[in-house]
Amino acid sequence: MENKNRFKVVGVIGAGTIGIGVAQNLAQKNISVVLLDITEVKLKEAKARIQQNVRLYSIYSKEKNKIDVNEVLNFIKFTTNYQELENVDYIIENVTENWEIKKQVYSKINSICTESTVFAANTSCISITKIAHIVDNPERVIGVHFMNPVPLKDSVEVIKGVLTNDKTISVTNDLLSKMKKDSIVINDMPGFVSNRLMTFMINEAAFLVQENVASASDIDNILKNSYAQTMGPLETADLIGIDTILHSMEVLYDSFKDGKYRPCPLLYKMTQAGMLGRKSGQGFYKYNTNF
Ligand SMILES: NC(=O)c1ccc[n+]([C@@H]2O[C@H](COP(=O)([O-])OP(=O)(O)OC[C@H]3O[C@@H](n4cnc5c(N)ncnc54)[C@H](O)[C@@H]3O)[C@@H](O)[C@H]2O)c1
Repeated sequence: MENKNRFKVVGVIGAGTIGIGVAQNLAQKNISVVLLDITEVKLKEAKARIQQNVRLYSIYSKEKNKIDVNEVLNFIKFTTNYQELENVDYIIENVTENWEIKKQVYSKINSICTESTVFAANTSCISITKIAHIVDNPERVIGVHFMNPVPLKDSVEVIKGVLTNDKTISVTNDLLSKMKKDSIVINDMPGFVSNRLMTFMINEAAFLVQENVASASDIDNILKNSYAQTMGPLETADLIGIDTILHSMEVLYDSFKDGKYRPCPLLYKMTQAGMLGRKSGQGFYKYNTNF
């Protein structure tokens, strides 16, 4: 299929923190989306969050035109049925950062989708080459590492697996450009560039809290005031999700077998307590969860 004919419908798997941002961004650019998650409860929550986020986007984005929430939602089909992905020609997978879960999802879409469907993994740390190994035609698997909140971030880290072919890269760049994103194409290595650096810094900041060296807000303020960062590492951790940061550190630790990637025990404690950051209302900071 010619690139210009693609993207009538894009499948987005996983309607969590990042999946809803990807679906919103596509829908705002008039691309139809099939947004899939495992329960109706998750989908209901995703719809409410997208409604709220479109309103926030209208306030914070540089775009002049007002965006109609209902028009955006009309581009999104919410479903728990994998069979709905049968006819999409591009899939962006955003399920939990857990190898066993991802493995099952790729086996499933491999059996449902056509041979030419591109599979883009939005993972924080898992190797794209390892994911590609699960499916037939591994050359159509690529990494697209979006940043949160997706509609407000200008660039996407695109990861070329060992077998990813040029056509897959070109189709991906084409889709990202329709989403008004700049692609930065890099080679595959667990954690890529952004998470190898960012997750590592967040983990070290969590150690500083655990060791009672400084409070979360003091750590964030030192980074913001001294290094001109707009967000501190622990605010960023809350935005990404504490469980996702923990899973990412575990992937780095397992992949490199290097003690410098040891996950901070405080991240385990917070995850076990359900203190997952913004999405649960409490992380290193407290949030209002009404939406
Ligand atoms: N949060 C971020 O800022 C961020 C940024 C870039 C990439 N990522 C990556 O994106 C992926 C998702 O992260 P997240 O933060 O959105 O996590 P999340 O926990 O907020 O959402 C994950 C979603 O996947 C769903 N899910 C689980 N198993 C599924 C299945 N079998 N089929 C369909 N849906 C399923 C869950 O119900 C949940 O809604 C991870 O791989 C993460 O590393 C996250």
